[in-house]
Amino acid sequence: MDKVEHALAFGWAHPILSAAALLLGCVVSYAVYLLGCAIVLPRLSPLRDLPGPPPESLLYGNVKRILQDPPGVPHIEWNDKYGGVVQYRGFFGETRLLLFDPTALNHVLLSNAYDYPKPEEVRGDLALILGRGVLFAEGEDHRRQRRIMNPSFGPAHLRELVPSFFEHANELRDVWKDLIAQGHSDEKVWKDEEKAQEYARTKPEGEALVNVIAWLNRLTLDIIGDAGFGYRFDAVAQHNNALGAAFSSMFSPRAAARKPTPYRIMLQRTIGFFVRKLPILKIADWVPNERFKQVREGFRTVQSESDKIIQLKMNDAVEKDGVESVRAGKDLIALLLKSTQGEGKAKMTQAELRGQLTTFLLAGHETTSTALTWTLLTLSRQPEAQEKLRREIRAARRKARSEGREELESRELDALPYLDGVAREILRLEAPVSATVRHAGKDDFIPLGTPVRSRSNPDRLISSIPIKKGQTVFIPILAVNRSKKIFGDDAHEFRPERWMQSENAEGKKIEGGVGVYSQILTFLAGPRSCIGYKFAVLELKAILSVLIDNFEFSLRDPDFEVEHRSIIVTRPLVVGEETDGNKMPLRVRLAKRDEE
Ligand code: HEM
Repeated sequence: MDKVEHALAFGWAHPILSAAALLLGCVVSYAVYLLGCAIVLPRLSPLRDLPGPPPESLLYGNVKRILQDPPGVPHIEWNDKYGGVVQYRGFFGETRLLLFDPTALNHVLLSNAYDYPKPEEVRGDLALILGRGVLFAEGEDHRRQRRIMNPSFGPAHLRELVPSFFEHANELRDVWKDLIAQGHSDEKVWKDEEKAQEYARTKPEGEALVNVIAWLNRLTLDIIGDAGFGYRFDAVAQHNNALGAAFSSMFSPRAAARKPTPYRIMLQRTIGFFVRKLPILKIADWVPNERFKQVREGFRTVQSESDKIIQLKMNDAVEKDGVESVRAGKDLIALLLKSTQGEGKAKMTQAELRGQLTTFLLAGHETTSTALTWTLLTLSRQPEAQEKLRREIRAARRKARSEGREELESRELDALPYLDGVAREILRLEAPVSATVRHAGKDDFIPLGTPVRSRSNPDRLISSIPIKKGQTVFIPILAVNRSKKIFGDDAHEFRPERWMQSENAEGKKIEGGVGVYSQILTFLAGPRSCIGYKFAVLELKAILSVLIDNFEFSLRDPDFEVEHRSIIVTRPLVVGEETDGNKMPLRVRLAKRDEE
Protein backbone atom coordinates (compact mmCIF):
# COMPACT_ATOMS: atom_id res chain seq x y z
CA MET A 1 0.00 0.00 0.00
CA ASP A 2 1.55 3.37 -0.97
CA LYS A 3 1.44 6.43 1.34
CA VAL A 4 -1.68 7.97 -0.24
CA GLU A 5 -3.65 4.76 -0.12
CA HIS A 6 -2.57 4.33 3.47
CA ALA A 7 -3.62 7.83 4.41
CA LEU A 8 -6.98 7.39 2.69
CA ALA A 9 -7.61 4.05 4.30
CA PHE A 10 -6.63 5.47 7.69
CA GLY A 11 -8.70 8.59 7.04
CA TRP A 12 -11.88 6.70 6.28
CA ALA A 13 -11.25 4.41 9.16
CA HIS A 14 -10.73 7.24 11.67
CA PRO A 15 -14.09 8.76 12.67
CA ILE A 16 -12.74 12.25 13.54
CA LEU A 17 -10.93 12.58 10.20
CA SER A 18 -14.00 11.31 8.37
CA ALA A 19 -16.16 13.89 10.07
CA ALA A 20 -13.60 16.63 9.30
CA ALA A 21 -13.49 15.54 5.63
CA LEU A 22 -17.27 15.56 5.49
CA LEU A 23 -17.41 19.02 7.06
CA LEU A 24 -14.76 20.33 4.69
CA GLY A 25 -16.68 18.80 1.77
CA CYS A 26 -19.85 20.54 2.92
CA VAL A 27 -18.10 23.90 3.36
CA VAL A 28 -16.45 23.68 -0.09
CA SER A 29 -19.73 22.60 -1.76
CA TYR A 30 -21.58 25.46 -0.02
CA ALA A 31 -18.91 27.96 -1.11
CA VAL A 32 -19.15 26.67 -4.71
CA TYR A 33 -22.94 26.89 -4.51
CA LEU A 34 -22.77 30.52 -3.27
CA LEU A 35 -20.28 31.44 -5.98
CA GLY A 36 -22.59 29.82 -8.55
CA CYS A 37 -25.49 31.87 -7.15
CA ALA A 38 -23.42 35.08 -7.39
CA ILE A 39 -22.77 34.38 -11.09
CA VAL A 40 -26.04 32.84 -12.23
CA LEU A 41 -28.80 34.53 -10.17
CA PRO A 42 -28.44 38.07 -11.61
CA ARG A 43 -28.73 36.64 -15.14
CA LEU A 44 -31.98 34.86 -14.26
CA SER A 45 -33.61 37.67 -12.26
CA PRO A 46 -36.84 39.06 -13.80
CA LEU A 47 -35.54 42.46 -12.61
CA ARG A 48 -32.37 42.33 -14.73
CA ASP A 49 -33.73 44.83 -17.24
CA LEU A 50 -34.40 47.52 -14.65
CA PRO A 51 -31.92 50.40 -14.30
CA GLY A 52 -29.46 50.35 -11.41
CA PRO A 53 -25.84 50.75 -10.27
CA PRO A 54 -23.19 48.22 -11.38
CA PRO A 55 -22.25 45.84 -8.53
CA GLU A 56 -18.92 46.58 -6.79
CA SER A 57 -18.29 42.96 -5.88
CA LEU A 58 -19.35 39.50 -7.00
CA LEU A 59 -19.87 38.41 -3.40
CA TYR A 60 -21.47 41.43 -1.78
CA GLY A 61 -22.82 43.42 -4.74
CA ASN A 62 -23.53 47.02 -3.68
CA VAL A 63 -23.79 46.27 0.04
CA LYS A 64 -20.43 47.80 1.04
CA ARG A 65 -21.42 51.22 -0.29
CA ILE A 66 -24.74 51.07 1.55
CA LEU A 67 -23.02 50.12 4.82
CA GLN A 68 -20.21 52.66 4.55
CA ASP A 69 -22.17 55.75 3.42
CA PRO A 70 -24.49 57.68 5.73
CA PRO A 71 -28.03 56.22 5.74
CA GLY A 72 -29.96 56.98 2.56
CA VAL A 73 -27.08 58.63 0.66
CA PRO A 74 -26.50 55.94 -2.02
CA HIS A 75 -30.25 55.51 -2.45
CA ILE A 76 -30.76 59.23 -3.09
CA GLU A 77 -27.95 59.18 -5.64
CA TRP A 78 -29.45 56.14 -7.42
CA ASN A 79 -32.90 57.71 -7.39
CA ASP A 80 -31.51 60.86 -9.06
CA LYS A 81 -29.57 58.82 -11.60
CA TYR A 82 -31.87 55.91 -12.44
CA GLY A 83 -35.41 57.06 -11.56
CA GLY A 84 -38.29 55.83 -9.41
CA VAL A 85 -37.36 52.15 -9.38
CA VAL A 86 -33.85 50.77 -9.09
CA GLN A 87 -32.36 47.28 -8.92
CA TYR A 88 -29.13 46.71 -7.05
CA ARG A 89 -27.17 43.69 -5.90
CA GLY A 90 -27.18 42.22 -2.37
CA PHE A 91 -25.06 39.26 -1.12
CA PHE A 92 -24.26 36.37 -3.50
CA GLY A 93 -26.08 37.64 -6.58
CA GLU A 94 -29.38 38.49 -4.89
CA THR A 95 -31.14 41.25 -6.84
CA ARG A 96 -32.91 43.75 -4.61
CA LEU A 97 -35.64 46.11 -5.66
CA LEU A 98 -35.56 49.72 -4.44
CA LEU A 99 -38.80 51.69 -4.72
CA PHE A 100 -39.32 55.46 -4.85
CA ASP A 101 -42.22 55.56 -7.30
CA PRO A 102 -45.37 56.50 -5.27
CA THR A 103 -47.65 54.15 -7.25
CA ALA A 104 -45.29 51.24 -6.58
CA LEU A 105 -44.93 52.15 -2.87
CA ASN A 106 -48.68 52.41 -2.64
CA HIS A 107 -49.03 48.91 -4.10
CA VAL A 108 -46.54 47.34 -1.67
CA LEU A 109 -47.36 49.27 1.51
CA LEU A 110 -51.06 49.98 1.19
CA SER A 111 -53.17 48.02 -1.28
CA ASN A 112 -51.23 44.72 -1.04
CA ALA A 113 -49.46 45.12 2.29
CA TYR A 114 -50.19 41.59 3.51
CA ASP A 115 -48.74 40.08 0.31
CA TYR A 116 -45.43 41.80 1.17
CA PRO A 117 -44.52 40.59 4.68
CA LYS A 118 -41.23 41.21 6.48
CA PRO A 119 -38.51 38.74 5.40
CA GLU A 120 -38.08 35.65 7.58
CA GLU A 121 -34.62 36.74 8.79
CA VAL A 122 -35.98 40.13 9.90
CA ARG A 123 -38.85 38.42 11.74
CA GLY A 124 -36.35 36.02 13.29
CA ASP A 125 -34.27 38.93 14.59
CA LEU A 126 -37.38 40.68 15.88
CA ALA A 127 -38.50 37.53 17.70
CA LEU A 128 -35.02 37.25 19.20
CA ILE A 129 -34.85 40.87 20.32
CA LEU A 130 -38.44 41.83 21.05
CA GLY A 131 -40.49 38.64 21.21
CA ARG A 132 -43.60 37.96 19.15
CA GLY A 133 -45.47 41.28 19.31
CA VAL A 134 -47.21 43.27 16.60
CA LEU A 135 -43.96 44.16 14.78
CA PHE A 136 -43.37 40.42 14.31
CA ALA A 137 -46.94 39.37 13.44
CA GLU A 138 -48.17 38.92 9.86
CA GLY A 139 -51.52 38.45 8.06
CA GLU A 140 -54.59 37.66 10.16
CA ASP A 141 -52.56 37.62 13.40
CA HIS A 142 -51.41 41.14 12.68
CA ARG A 143 -54.92 42.40 11.82
CA ARG A 144 -56.26 40.92 15.06
CA GLN A 145 -53.54 42.49 17.22
CA ARG A 146 -53.97 45.92 15.63
CA ARG A 147 -57.75 45.71 16.13
CA ILE A 148 -57.23 45.02 19.83
CA MET A 149 -54.76 47.87 20.36
CA ASN A 150 -56.07 50.59 18.01
CA PRO A 151 -58.43 52.23 20.57
CA SER A 152 -55.38 53.18 22.67
CA PHE A 153 -54.09 55.35 19.84
CA GLY A 154 -57.28 57.20 18.92
CA PRO A 155 -57.36 61.03 19.28
CA ALA A 156 -59.65 61.00 22.33
CA HIS A 157 -57.37 58.73 24.33
CA LEU A 158 -54.21 60.55 23.19
CA ARG A 159 -55.64 63.84 24.48
CA GLU A 160 -55.83 62.27 27.92
CA LEU A 161 -52.15 61.35 27.80
CA VAL A 162 -50.88 64.90 27.23
CA PRO A 163 -50.75 65.81 30.96
CA SER A 164 -48.48 62.79 31.49
CA PHE A 165 -46.16 64.02 28.68
CA PHE A 166 -45.95 67.40 30.44
CA GLU A 167 -45.46 65.92 33.89
CA HIS A 168 -42.39 64.00 32.75
CA ALA A 169 -41.03 66.81 30.57
CA ASN A 170 -41.29 69.15 33.57
CA GLU A 171 -39.40 66.64 35.69
CA LEU A 172 -36.54 66.72 33.17
CA ARG A 173 -36.73 70.54 33.11
CA ASP A 174 -36.23 70.62 36.88
CA VAL A 175 -33.30 68.18 36.76
CA TRP A 176 -31.59 70.22 34.03
CA LYS A 177 -32.14 73.43 36.00
CA ASP A 178 -30.31 71.79 38.91
CA LEU A 179 -27.50 70.69 36.58
CA ILE A 180 -27.14 74.27 35.34
CA ALA A 181 -27.08 75.60 38.91
CA GLN A 182 -24.27 73.14 39.71
CA GLY A 183 -22.36 73.94 36.48
CA HIS A 184 -22.45 70.20 35.78
CA SER A 185 -20.85 68.34 32.83
CA ASP A 186 -22.22 64.90 31.95
CA GLU A 187 -19.88 61.93 31.62
CA LYS A 188 -18.12 61.52 28.30
CA VAL A 189 -19.14 64.91 26.93
CA TRP A 190 -15.49 65.40 25.97
CA LYS A 191 -13.24 62.76 24.53
CA ASP A 192 -10.26 65.04 24.23
CA GLU A 193 -8.77 65.52 27.72
CA GLU A 194 -7.15 68.85 26.75
CA LYS A 195 -10.43 70.29 25.54
CA ALA A 196 -12.13 69.08 28.72
CA GLN A 197 -9.52 70.89 30.86
CA GLU A 198 -9.72 74.01 28.74
CA TYR A 199 -13.51 74.00 29.19
CA ALA A 200 -13.18 73.53 32.96
CA ARG A 201 -10.79 76.54 33.11
CA THR A 202 -12.94 78.90 31.06
CA LYS A 203 -16.33 77.54 31.95
CA PRO A 204 -19.08 80.16 31.42
CA GLU A 205 -21.47 80.85 34.32
CA GLY A 206 -24.98 79.41 34.15
CA GLU A 207 -24.31 76.56 31.79
CA ALA A 208 -24.38 72.76 31.90
CA LEU A 209 -22.83 70.43 29.34
CA VAL A 210 -25.45 67.79 28.77
CA ASN A 211 -25.40 64.58 26.77
CA VAL A 212 -28.98 65.22 25.68
CA ILE A 213 -29.57 61.86 23.97
CA ALA A 214 -29.10 59.95 27.25
CA TRP A 215 -31.56 62.20 29.10
CA LEU A 216 -34.12 62.20 26.30
CA ASN A 217 -33.94 58.41 26.26
CA ARG A 218 -34.75 58.30 29.96
CA LEU A 219 -37.55 60.82 29.50
CA THR A 220 -39.28 58.93 26.66
CA LEU A 221 -38.88 55.64 28.54
CA ASP A 222 -40.63 57.21 31.55
CA ILE A 223 -43.38 58.48 29.25
CA ILE A 224 -44.08 55.18 27.45
CA GLY A 225 -43.95 53.34 30.79
CA ASP A 226 -46.46 55.72 32.36
CA ALA A 227 -48.70 56.58 29.40
CA GLY A 228 -48.71 53.07 27.91
CA PHE A 229 -48.56 50.83 30.94
CA GLY A 230 -49.23 52.93 34.04
CA TYR A 231 -45.75 51.93 35.21
CA ARG A 232 -43.13 54.27 36.69
CA PHE A 233 -39.57 53.62 35.54
CA ASP A 234 -38.34 56.85 37.19
CA ALA A 235 -35.41 56.85 34.77
CA VAL A 236 -35.08 60.68 34.84
CA ALA A 237 -35.31 60.89 38.63
CA GLN A 238 -32.77 58.12 39.20
CA HIS A 239 -30.56 59.34 36.32
CA ASN A 240 -30.52 55.74 35.04
CA ASN A 241 -32.62 52.65 34.54
CA ALA A 242 -31.92 48.95 33.95
CA LEU A 243 -34.27 48.74 30.99
CA GLY A 244 -32.91 51.87 29.33
CA ALA A 245 -29.37 50.56 29.82
CA ALA A 246 -30.37 47.19 28.32
CA PHE A 247 -31.86 48.81 25.21
CA SER A 248 -28.80 51.03 24.88
CA SER A 249 -26.41 48.11 25.02
CA MET A 250 -28.48 46.28 22.41
CA PHE A 251 -28.72 49.16 19.99
CA SER A 252 -26.13 51.77 20.69
CA PRO A 253 -22.75 52.26 22.24
CA ARG A 254 -20.22 49.55 21.48
CA ALA A 255 -22.23 48.10 18.62
CA ALA A 256 -22.52 51.47 16.89
CA ALA A 257 -18.89 52.53 17.28
CA ARG A 258 -17.55 50.40 14.43
CA LYS A 259 -18.89 50.79 10.92
CA PRO A 260 -20.40 47.50 9.75
CA THR A 261 -18.54 45.74 6.94
CA PRO A 262 -20.01 43.26 4.43
CA TYR A 263 -18.00 40.45 6.06
CA ARG A 264 -19.28 41.21 9.55
CA ILE A 265 -22.83 41.35 8.26
CA MET A 266 -22.29 38.06 6.40
CA LEU A 267 -21.02 36.45 9.62
CA GLN A 268 -23.94 37.77 11.64
CA ARG A 269 -26.39 36.56 9.01
CA THR A 270 -24.83 33.11 8.90
CA ILE A 271 -25.08 32.83 12.69
CA GLY A 272 -28.64 34.20 12.50
CA PHE A 273 -29.49 31.58 9.88
CA PHE A 274 -28.40 28.73 12.14
CA VAL A 275 -30.12 30.31 15.15
CA ARG A 276 -33.40 30.29 13.20
CA LYS A 277 -33.01 26.94 11.46
CA LEU A 278 -31.72 24.96 14.42
CA PRO A 279 -33.69 26.39 17.37
CA ILE A 280 -33.15 23.18 19.31
CA LEU A 281 -29.43 23.97 19.64
CA LYS A 282 -30.23 27.37 21.23
CA ILE A 283 -27.21 28.79 19.41
CA ALA A 284 -28.12 32.37 20.41
CA ASP A 285 -27.52 31.34 24.04
CA TRP A 286 -23.89 30.36 23.66
CA VAL A 287 -22.41 31.91 20.49
CA PRO A 288 -19.40 34.03 21.64
CA ASN A 289 -19.94 36.85 19.09
CA GLU A 290 -19.87 40.23 20.93
CA ARG A 291 -23.03 41.54 19.28
CA PHE A 292 -25.00 38.40 20.13
CA LYS A 293 -23.76 38.64 23.71
CA GLN A 294 -25.03 42.22 24.04
CA VAL A 295 -28.38 41.35 22.50
CA ARG A 296 -28.70 38.22 24.64
CA GLU A 297 -28.00 40.01 27.92
CA GLY A 298 -30.16 42.99 26.95
CA PHE A 299 -33.00 40.69 25.95
CA ARG A 300 -33.00 38.98 29.35
CA THR A 301 -33.34 42.32 31.14
CA VAL A 302 -36.07 43.49 28.77
CA GLN A 303 -38.00 40.25 29.30
CA SER A 304 -37.72 40.34 33.07
CA GLU A 305 -38.77 44.03 33.23
CA SER A 306 -41.77 43.27 30.98
CA ASP A 307 -42.76 40.33 33.17
CA LYS A 308 -42.52 42.59 36.20
CA ILE A 309 -44.95 45.06 34.64
CA ILE A 310 -47.39 42.32 33.59
CA GLN A 311 -47.36 40.78 37.05
CA LEU A 312 -47.85 44.11 38.75
CA LYS A 313 -50.74 45.02 36.51
CA MET A 314 -52.37 41.60 36.94
CA ASN A 315 -52.15 42.01 40.72
CA ASP A 316 -53.67 45.48 40.36
CA ALA A 317 -56.52 44.00 38.34
CA VAL A 318 -57.19 41.33 40.94
CA GLU A 319 -57.15 43.90 43.74
CA LYS A 320 -59.39 46.29 41.85
CA ASP A 321 -61.67 43.50 40.70
CA GLY A 322 -61.18 43.48 36.93
CA VAL A 323 -58.77 44.75 34.26
CA GLU A 324 -61.17 47.50 33.14
CA SER A 325 -60.33 49.31 36.31
CA VAL A 326 -56.51 49.07 35.96
CA ARG A 327 -56.88 52.51 34.45
CA ALA A 328 -59.93 53.69 32.61
CA GLY A 329 -60.79 51.45 29.66
CA LYS A 330 -58.55 52.38 26.68
CA ASP A 331 -55.12 52.26 28.29
CA LEU A 332 -52.87 50.00 26.28
CA ILE A 333 -52.17 47.75 29.26
CA ALA A 334 -55.87 47.49 30.11
CA LEU A 335 -56.72 46.52 26.52
CA LEU A 336 -53.90 44.00 26.41
CA LEU A 337 -54.77 42.34 29.71
CA LYS A 338 -58.44 42.21 28.77
CA SER A 339 -57.61 40.62 25.42
CA THR A 340 -55.75 37.73 27.11
CA GLN A 341 -59.08 36.84 28.72
CA GLY A 342 -61.06 37.24 25.47
CA GLU A 343 -62.49 34.57 23.22
CA GLY A 344 -61.65 33.50 19.64
CA LYS A 345 -60.53 36.37 17.38
CA ALA A 346 -60.31 38.90 20.20
CA LYS A 347 -57.92 36.77 22.25
CA MET A 348 -54.26 37.53 22.70
CA THR A 349 -51.92 34.81 23.92
CA GLN A 350 -49.56 35.27 26.90
CA ALA A 351 -46.56 35.12 24.54
CA GLU A 352 -48.11 37.87 22.39
CA LEU A 353 -48.82 39.97 25.49
CA ARG A 354 -45.19 39.74 26.56
CA GLY A 355 -44.10 40.53 22.99
CA GLN A 356 -46.31 43.64 22.90
CA LEU A 357 -44.73 44.99 26.07
CA THR A 358 -41.16 44.60 24.84
CA THR A 359 -42.16 45.93 21.40
CA PHE A 360 -43.88 49.04 22.72
CA LEU A 361 -41.20 49.74 25.29
CA LEU A 362 -38.60 49.82 22.54
CA ALA A 363 -40.57 51.18 19.56
CA GLY A 364 -42.24 53.74 21.82
CA HIS A 365 -39.15 55.38 23.29
CA GLU A 366 -35.93 54.98 21.26
CA THR A 367 -37.51 56.47 18.12
CA THR A 368 -38.98 59.56 19.77
CA SER A 369 -35.88 60.31 21.84
CA THR A 370 -33.79 60.08 18.68
CA ALA A 371 -36.10 62.49 16.83
CA LEU A 372 -35.86 64.91 19.77
CA THR A 373 -32.07 64.64 19.81
CA TRP A 374 -31.85 65.55 16.10
CA THR A 375 -34.24 68.44 16.77
CA LEU A 376 -32.06 69.90 19.53
CA LEU A 377 -28.95 69.52 17.38
CA THR A 378 -30.64 71.22 14.42
CA LEU A 379 -31.95 74.07 16.57
CA SER A 380 -28.49 74.50 18.13
CA ARG A 381 -27.09 74.94 14.63
CA GLN A 382 -29.88 77.37 13.70
CA PRO A 383 -30.31 79.79 16.64
CA GLU A 384 -32.79 81.99 14.71
CA ALA A 385 -35.13 79.04 14.21
CA GLN A 386 -34.72 78.18 17.91
CA GLU A 387 -35.61 81.74 18.91
CA LYS A 388 -38.59 81.88 16.55
CA LEU A 389 -39.92 78.65 18.04
CA ARG A 390 -39.39 79.96 21.57
CA ARG A 391 -41.37 83.12 20.80
CA GLU A 392 -44.28 81.11 19.42
CA ILE A 393 -44.33 78.67 22.36
CA ARG A 394 -44.08 81.44 24.96
CA ALA A 395 -46.96 83.37 23.42
CA ALA A 396 -49.12 80.22 23.53
CA ARG A 397 -48.13 79.45 27.13
CA ARG A 398 -48.84 83.03 28.20
CA LYS A 399 -52.31 82.75 26.68
CA ALA A 400 -52.93 79.41 28.42
CA ARG A 401 -51.82 80.92 31.74
CA SER A 402 -54.11 83.91 31.23
CA GLU A 403 -56.93 81.34 30.98
CA GLY A 404 -55.82 79.75 34.24
CA ARG A 405 -53.99 76.72 32.77
CA GLU A 406 -50.35 75.86 33.43
CA GLU A 407 -49.95 73.62 30.38
CA LEU A 408 -51.00 73.63 26.75
CA GLU A 409 -53.67 71.23 25.55
CA SER A 410 -53.23 68.89 22.60
CA ARG A 411 -55.36 71.10 20.31
CA GLU A 412 -53.07 74.06 21.17
CA LEU A 413 -49.92 72.07 20.50
CA ASP A 414 -51.36 71.11 17.12
CA ALA A 415 -52.37 74.69 16.32
CA LEU A 416 -48.87 76.20 16.66
CA PRO A 417 -47.73 76.55 13.03
CA TYR A 418 -43.98 76.87 13.57
CA LEU A 419 -43.82 74.06 16.16
CA ASP A 420 -45.80 71.93 13.73
CA GLY A 421 -43.43 72.85 10.88
CA VAL A 422 -40.37 72.03 13.02
CA ALA A 423 -41.84 68.63 13.98
CA ARG A 424 -42.72 67.71 10.39
CA GLU A 425 -39.41 68.95 9.03
CA ILE A 426 -37.30 67.03 11.58
CA LEU A 427 -39.31 63.86 11.10
CA ARG A 428 -38.87 64.26 7.33
CA LEU A 429 -35.15 65.09 7.26
CA GLU A 430 -34.02 62.98 10.19
CA ALA A 431 -36.43 60.05 10.00
CA PRO A 432 -35.33 57.90 12.97
CA VAL A 433 -36.05 54.67 11.05
CA SER A 434 -34.24 55.31 7.78
CA ALA A 435 -35.40 52.24 5.83
CA THR A 436 -37.36 49.02 6.01
CA VAL A 437 -37.60 45.87 3.96
CA ARG A 438 -40.28 43.50 2.64
CA HIS A 439 -40.44 40.15 0.81
CA ALA A 440 -42.93 39.26 -1.91
CA GLY A 441 -45.20 36.58 -0.46
CA LYS A 442 -46.32 35.52 -3.95
CA ASP A 443 -45.66 36.18 -7.65
CA ASP A 444 -46.97 39.62 -8.57
CA PHE A 445 -46.70 42.68 -10.82
CA ILE A 446 -45.88 46.05 -9.25
CA PRO A 447 -47.31 48.98 -11.28
CA LEU A 448 -45.25 52.15 -11.78
CA GLY A 449 -46.67 55.69 -11.93
CA THR A 450 -43.74 56.80 -14.09
CA PRO A 451 -42.29 54.16 -16.45
CA VAL A 452 -38.51 53.59 -16.56
CA ARG A 453 -36.29 52.69 -19.52
CA SER A 454 -35.18 49.11 -20.06
CA ARG A 455 -31.42 48.53 -19.75
CA SER A 456 -31.16 46.21 -22.72
CA ASN A 457 -33.39 48.29 -24.99
CA PRO A 458 -33.59 51.98 -24.00
CA ASP A 459 -36.49 52.48 -26.45
CA ARG A 460 -38.65 50.16 -24.35
CA LEU A 461 -40.46 51.63 -21.35
CA ILE A 462 -41.23 49.43 -18.33
CA SER A 463 -44.46 50.35 -16.53
CA SER A 464 -45.03 47.18 -14.51
CA ILE A 465 -42.38 45.11 -12.70
CA PRO A 466 -42.66 41.30 -12.68
CA ILE A 467 -42.08 40.01 -9.14
CA LYS A 468 -41.20 36.45 -8.13
CA LYS A 469 -42.23 35.09 -4.74
CA GLY A 470 -39.42 35.77 -2.24
CA GLN A 471 -38.19 38.95 -4.01
CA THR A 472 -36.68 41.45 -1.53
CA VAL A 473 -38.19 44.95 -1.75
CA PHE A 474 -36.29 47.75 -0.04
CA ILE A 475 -38.24 50.82 1.18
CA PRO A 476 -35.78 53.75 1.47
CA ILE A 477 -37.76 55.88 3.94
CA LEU A 478 -35.15 58.61 4.39
CA ALA A 479 -34.27 58.83 0.69
CA VAL A 480 -37.96 59.23 -0.24
CA ASN A 481 -38.34 61.92 2.44
CA ARG A 482 -35.40 63.80 0.96
CA SER A 483 -36.51 63.38 -2.66
CA LYS A 484 -35.99 66.52 -4.75
CA LYS A 485 -38.77 65.32 -7.04
CA ILE A 486 -41.25 65.58 -4.16
CA PHE A 487 -39.80 68.41 -2.04
CA GLY A 488 -37.94 70.48 -4.61
CA ASP A 489 -34.32 71.59 -4.85
CA ASP A 490 -34.13 72.51 -1.17
CA ALA A 491 -35.22 68.98 -0.13
CA HIS A 492 -32.01 68.60 1.94
CA GLU A 493 -32.53 71.80 3.92
CA PHE A 494 -34.28 72.19 7.26
CA ARG A 495 -37.04 74.66 6.38
CA PRO A 496 -40.09 74.41 8.70
CA GLU A 497 -41.75 77.14 6.64
CA ARG A 498 -42.33 74.72 3.77
CA TRP A 499 -45.15 73.19 5.81
CA MET A 500 -46.65 76.56 6.67
CA GLN A 501 -46.77 77.67 3.04
CA SER A 502 -48.31 74.51 1.62
CA GLU A 503 -51.62 75.47 0.03
CA ASN A 504 -53.38 72.23 -0.70
CA ALA A 505 -56.35 70.60 1.05
CA GLU A 506 -55.19 70.21 4.63
CA GLY A 507 -52.35 72.63 4.15
CA LYS A 508 -49.99 69.86 5.27
CA LYS A 509 -49.82 67.36 2.45
CA ILE A 510 -47.16 67.28 -0.17
CA GLU A 511 -48.24 65.97 -3.56
CA GLY A 512 -46.62 62.73 -4.67
CA GLY A 513 -46.01 61.16 -1.25
CA VAL A 514 -47.66 58.08 0.24
CA GLY A 515 -46.92 58.17 3.99
CA VAL A 516 -49.51 58.09 6.75
CA TYR A 517 -48.13 61.37 8.19
CA SER A 518 -48.01 64.36 5.86
CA GLN A 519 -47.18 62.12 2.88
CA ILE A 520 -43.71 61.52 4.23
CA LEU A 521 -42.60 57.94 4.83
CA THR A 522 -41.25 58.40 8.38
CA PHE A 523 -44.04 56.34 9.92
CA LEU A 524 -44.53 54.30 6.75
CA ALA A 525 -47.99 53.83 5.19
CA GLY A 526 -50.91 51.43 5.15
CA PRO A 527 -51.95 48.72 7.62
CA ARG A 528 -48.36 48.24 8.84
CA SER A 529 -47.68 51.90 9.44
CA CYS A 530 -46.59 53.03 12.91
CA ILE A 531 -49.48 52.56 15.33
CA GLY A 532 -47.96 55.17 17.65
CA TYR A 533 -47.35 58.01 15.21
CA LYS A 534 -49.90 60.45 16.64
CA PHE A 535 -48.63 59.61 20.13
CA ALA A 536 -45.06 60.31 18.97
CA VAL A 537 -45.86 63.64 17.28
CA LEU A 538 -47.83 64.92 20.27
CA GLU A 539 -45.13 63.75 22.68
CA LEU A 540 -42.42 65.42 20.61
CA LYS A 541 -44.32 68.71 20.54
CA ALA A 542 -45.12 68.64 24.28
CA ILE A 543 -41.49 67.96 25.22
CA LEU A 544 -40.14 70.59 22.82
CA SER A 545 -42.58 73.17 24.15
CA VAL A 546 -41.19 72.68 27.67
CA LEU A 547 -37.49 72.47 26.75
CA ILE A 548 -37.41 75.35 24.27
CA ASP A 549 -39.43 77.59 26.59
CA ASN A 550 -36.93 77.02 29.40
CA PHE A 551 -33.53 76.45 27.84
CA GLU A 552 -31.20 77.73 25.16
CA PHE A 553 -29.25 75.02 23.36
CA SER A 554 -25.95 75.48 21.57
CA LEU A 555 -23.16 73.29 20.19
CA ARG A 556 -20.48 71.98 22.56
CA ASP A 557 -17.85 73.40 20.17
CA PRO A 558 -18.01 74.91 16.71
CA ASP A 559 -15.95 72.17 14.99
CA PHE A 560 -18.39 69.58 16.17
CA GLU A 561 -19.06 67.03 13.40
CA VAL A 562 -21.84 64.53 13.75
CA GLU A 563 -22.31 61.31 11.84
CA HIS A 564 -25.51 59.31 11.36
CA ARG A 565 -25.25 55.62 12.26
CA SER A 566 -28.14 53.15 11.92
CA ILE A 567 -28.85 50.13 14.08
CA ILE A 568 -32.57 49.94 13.38
CA VAL A 569 -32.79 53.57 14.57
CA THR A 570 -30.48 56.26 13.12
CA ARG A 571 -28.62 57.90 15.99
CA PRO A 572 -25.76 60.41 16.17
CA LEU A 573 -22.08 59.70 16.74
CA VAL A 574 -19.55 62.49 17.23
CA VAL A 575 -16.84 62.17 14.58
CA GLY A 576 -13.50 61.26 16.19
CA GLU A 577 -15.32 60.20 19.38
CA GLU A 578 -17.10 57.13 17.99
CA THR A 579 -15.85 54.82 20.73
CA ASP A 580 -17.94 56.81 23.25
CA GLY A 581 -20.98 55.41 21.43
CA ASN A 582 -24.04 57.48 20.60
CA LYS A 583 -23.92 60.88 22.23
CA MET A 584 -25.04 64.45 21.71
CA PRO A 585 -23.21 66.87 24.00
CA LEU A 586 -24.84 70.31 23.96
CA ARG A 587 -24.44 73.44 26.04
CA VAL A 588 -27.66 74.10 27.94
CA ARG A 589 -28.44 77.50 29.54
CA LEU A 590 -31.58 79.01 31.03
CA ALA A 591 -33.41 80.92 28.28
CA LYS A 592 -33.73 84.65 29.05
CA ARG A 593 -37.17 85.83 30.04
CA ASP A 594 -36.78 89.59 29.58
CA GLU A 595 -39.76 90.01 27.23
CA GLU A 596 -42.23 88.78 29.85
C1 HEM B 1 -40.58 59.47 16.00
C2 HEM B 1 -41.04 58.36 16.50
C3 HEM B 1 -41.37 57.11 15.72
C4 HEM B 1 -40.97 56.71 14.47
C5 HEM B 1 -40.08 57.44 13.50
C6 HEM B 1 -41.58 55.43 14.22
C7 HEM B 1 -41.45 54.72 13.03
C8 HEM B 1 -42.04 53.51 12.77
C9 HEM B 1 -41.93 52.77 11.53
C10 HEM B 1 -41.15 53.22 10.31
C11 HEM B 1 -42.63 51.63 11.67
C12 HEM B 1 -42.80 50.54 10.61
C13 HEM B 1 -41.69 49.53 10.72
C14 HEM B 1 -41.80 48.45 9.68
O1 HEM B 1 -42.88 47.89 9.49
O2 HEM B 1 -40.79 48.14 9.07
C15 HEM B 1 -43.19 51.64 13.00
C16 HEM B 1 -43.95 50.62 13.52
C17 HEM B 1 -44.40 50.61 14.81
N1 HEM B 1 -44.30 51.62 15.74
FE1 HEM B 1 -43.43 53.38 15.49
N2 HEM B 1 -42.31 55.08 15.31
C18 HEM B 1 -42.22 56.08 16.25
C19 HEM B 1 -42.83 56.12 17.48
C20 HEM B 1 -43.60 55.13 18.01
C21 HEM B 1 -44.27 55.18 19.28
C22 HEM B 1 -44.24 56.39 20.23
C23 HEM B 1 -44.89 53.98 19.45
C24 HEM B 1 -45.73 53.52 20.59
C25 HEM B 1 -46.32 54.29 21.45
C26 HEM B 1 -44.61 53.18 18.28
C27 HEM B 1 -45.02 51.88 18.08
C28 HEM B 1 -44.87 51.18 16.91
C29 HEM B 1 -45.37 49.83 16.71
C30 HEM B 1 -46.06 48.97 17.75
C31 HEM B 1 -45.08 49.48 15.39
C32 HEM B 1 -45.44 48.18 14.68
C33 HEM B 1 -46.71 48.43 13.87
C34 HEM B 1 -47.14 47.24 13.02
O3 HEM B 1 -46.32 46.49 12.54
O4 HEM B 1 -48.35 47.13 12.85
N3 HEM B 1 -43.84 53.91 17.42
N4 HEM B 1 -42.82 52.79 13.65
